Amino acid sequence: MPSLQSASNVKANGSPNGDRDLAKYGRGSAVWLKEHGGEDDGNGLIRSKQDRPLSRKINVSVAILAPYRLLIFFRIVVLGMYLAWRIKNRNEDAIWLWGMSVICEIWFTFSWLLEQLPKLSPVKRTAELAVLIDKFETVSPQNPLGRPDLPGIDVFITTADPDKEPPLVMANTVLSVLAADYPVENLACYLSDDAGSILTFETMAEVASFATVWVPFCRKHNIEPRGPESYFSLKKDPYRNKMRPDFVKDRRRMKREYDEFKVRINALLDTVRWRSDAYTAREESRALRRHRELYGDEPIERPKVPKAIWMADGSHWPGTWMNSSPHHTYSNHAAIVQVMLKSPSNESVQGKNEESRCLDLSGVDVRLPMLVYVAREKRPGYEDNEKAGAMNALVRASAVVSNGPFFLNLDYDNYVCNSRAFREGMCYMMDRGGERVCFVQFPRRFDGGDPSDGYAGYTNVVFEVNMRALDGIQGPVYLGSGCLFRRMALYGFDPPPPQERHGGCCRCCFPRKPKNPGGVDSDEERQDSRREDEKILSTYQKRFGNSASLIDSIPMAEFQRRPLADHPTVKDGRPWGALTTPHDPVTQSMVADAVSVIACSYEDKTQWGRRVGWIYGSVTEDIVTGYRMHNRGWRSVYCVTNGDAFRGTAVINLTDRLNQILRRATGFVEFFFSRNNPLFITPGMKILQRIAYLNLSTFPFTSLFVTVYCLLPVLCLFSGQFIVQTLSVTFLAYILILTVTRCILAILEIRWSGIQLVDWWRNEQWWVIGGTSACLAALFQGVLKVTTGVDVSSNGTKTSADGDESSEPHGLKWTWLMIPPITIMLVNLIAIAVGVSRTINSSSPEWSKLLGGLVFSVWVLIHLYPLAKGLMWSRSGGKTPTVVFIWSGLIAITISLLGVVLHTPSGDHRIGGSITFP
Ligand SMILES: O=c1ccn([C@@H]2O[C@H](COP(=O)(O)OP(=O)(O)O[C@H]3O[C@H](CO)[C@@H](O)[C@H](O)[C@H]3O)[C@@H](O)[C@H]2O)c(=O)[nH]1
Ligand SMILES: [Mn+2]
Repeated sequence: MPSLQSASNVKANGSPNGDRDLAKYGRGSAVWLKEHGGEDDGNGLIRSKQDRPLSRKINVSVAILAPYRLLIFFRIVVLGMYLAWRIKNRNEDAIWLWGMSVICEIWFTFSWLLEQLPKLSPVKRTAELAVLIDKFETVSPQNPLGRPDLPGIDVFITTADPDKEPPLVMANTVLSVLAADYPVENLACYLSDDAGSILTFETMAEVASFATVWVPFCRKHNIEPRGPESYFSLKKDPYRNKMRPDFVKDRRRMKREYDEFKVRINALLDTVRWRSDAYTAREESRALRRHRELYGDEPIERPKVPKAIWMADGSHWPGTWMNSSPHHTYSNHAAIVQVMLKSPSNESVQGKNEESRCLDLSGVDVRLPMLVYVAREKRPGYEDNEKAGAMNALVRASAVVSNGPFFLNLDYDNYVCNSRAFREGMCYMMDRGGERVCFVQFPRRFDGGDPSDGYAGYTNVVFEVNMRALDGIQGPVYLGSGCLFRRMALYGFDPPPPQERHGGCCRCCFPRKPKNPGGVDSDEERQDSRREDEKILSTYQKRFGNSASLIDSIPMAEFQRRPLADHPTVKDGRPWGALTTPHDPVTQSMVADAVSVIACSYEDKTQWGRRVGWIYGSVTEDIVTGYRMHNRGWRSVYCVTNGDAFRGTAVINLTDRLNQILRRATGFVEFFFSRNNPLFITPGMKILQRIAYLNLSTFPFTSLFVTVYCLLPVLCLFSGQFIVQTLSVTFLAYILILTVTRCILAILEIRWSGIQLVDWWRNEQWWVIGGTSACLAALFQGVLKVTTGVDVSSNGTKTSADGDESSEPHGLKWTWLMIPPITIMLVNLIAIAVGVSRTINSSSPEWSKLLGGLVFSVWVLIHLYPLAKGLMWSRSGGKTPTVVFIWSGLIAITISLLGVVLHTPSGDHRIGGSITFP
């Protein structure tokens, strides 16, 4: 009997609950256990509906993991022995060469350790969507109406500039969020427009109107993905699995609606200009009339009406104007909050067969989630803190409007590709033990990109290998977009203590016990509690600022984020149905509160950006923000959905790729030199997690050693020396073992992660290319910024979505970043030529050293191959190709000459047998 078998297995395995009464669990089943990868909650039996876990952890099979770990330890030992041997056996003929190479190798060993150790226990996870729906949205005795009892999610989208970030792309992102498959009444979408641009505002108004057909269409026909642009450009057959007879008609209709929508968006600039001109003309004629009334036809100068941007309701646009005017520029404009779609009712609203719209929506829920446009105030003299500042403004504005206990952030070009993604993320948050999860990061996937070669290999390794590895420790790092947060964690609160579930999150912050309904408080108690309340209020004001509604919203979010009290072990749970009550409608005073918390002076003398919210002061605010939460002891989860959750636009050419690495690496250097350096002792973080962060922050430093190491073969070939004195058997054996173990490790990694060999190899190559170009520049930039305060860092990463002509697959702008790797390539080529001709002319002992140098040089060149290919394949879009080449060539020749002059053995002036020096 399977049930008994499974039960006895569990007992034999020494489960803590092995001795429980079997009968009370209903039917046990071995099949269920097997299907579910052996992951259980400690008693290993089929659980009642409420007991089923919302997610499963799938450990990597022991057959892969055991040899993987063993090999890592073996390689560590061999590396130790190798380094000891290297230090002991100096190359007396060329001490400098030996010294440089040994120092580099010691650093590489160190950085390899930092990279490898966090990969010791990778995991994979899957979410149980069916269980989530069963538990929170299905009719049951506790939930008689079957209303969704899921906590609210606020989705934050940021956009900075409609010229660089096309409104149409942003519109698609917003539409995909509005159409996402999550209870509408618990979903809200906020768009932050840093430019305060009327174009973005009007686009949002168009979106709100188009969504009334697009979203029901998606629901009716189960459309996937739910961004119209990506849906209509799908390559696969749109009619697959579609059986409703009216689908063809509806789809055709929607396609037309969408095309018209696009045209309206494209025409917005003209519409706004035309409208503004009309209003301005009207104002002018009014002024003229007034002028006439006052002065008649006297020749007094007529009043000038400044050109303004007008909204459709006949008032001045408070944001940025196209013609520059004081108080209406990018960095100097008012705060704007506009609710574009108000929060929907709790009851489902069925659509009708509307003849006018030609779309039969009967039986389809036509409600839309709340949609809010937010432009934070910007004034000269106040730091805007870029994206981090925009995010914090959104956090506060949303707190006083919808106050979702969870929120998800997306870049303007990252749309929802899998409509169930929000629910999947929620599975991890609502799961048993999920109360210690601060965020759920989804992998960042991309449309487009360069299919032939792709710098994709590089990111695949990060998303498939590194992130999964971190998930087995304390959780993945936060990567800027596609991440579901717990509001309380972002507010800087500590996680609830592990295991013990009572007390709950932030006990220190919410110490008030629930009022005892029967008992009467004594005067003393009442006074005590009042004093305590005042104390809390004042700490809150120092931390979060002075808004009373913001502070009031915090306990609400704390309550709503709680797990359901469906099990005796859940001590701080919320009762069933607590989240099914209707929301308060959005009122004028709420909007006024929202405007006040996005004022530019709101953050003065508060902890925003330092302890609370997104952390300021880094070009890559994401890493630091995630780090701060891990440091407090929170854990995070990596959520890979079946079908990409979100997709962005890829970086498609070499220049953009290098600039992207530059930006990331600059952030890492800043991270290293900040007070958030992972070396500092903090008890909340696990040791391997700390090593992983240390690996990130020291990663740019590796570039110095990589660059030096890539020049070593050149020195070898010119001097006729090698990094070791002779190519002894011991040396060769070490190299062989180290290389072979490295390759086997890679193969095992490929096995447990599912990446391709080519991805791994690209990653290796980019380690060298990035190391000799962008990382090196980042290191200098970072050190410069830290030591002198001079900031030369670049702007955001360009992608194919950004409205820039040069972003095409083979488009290439020459940057100074390319000089070092091109130089390295050229000198190595020269060195190989020199080396080969020397080999032909040399006596036997020198011969083996030259051979060593040649192999070394070839090793460098094959790593730089994608760069060479990228250069050859590109159509140059820039002005200075020759300058970069001439510079690289000049440096290469100088290095070569220096090598020749300094290291030609005295007495033998022959180089390569042909050139001779006097
Ligand atoms: O002042 C600003 C600057 C940027 N953004 C928005 O921030 C997002 C990312 O900015 P972008 O300039 O496109 O930078 P990227 O280099 O593409 O961004 C990468 O790097 C950032 C910093 O590490 C991460 O936050 C991003 O998620 C990640 O995609 C975009 O939606 C922007 O609209 C603002 O809202 N305000
Ligand atoms: Mn971007």
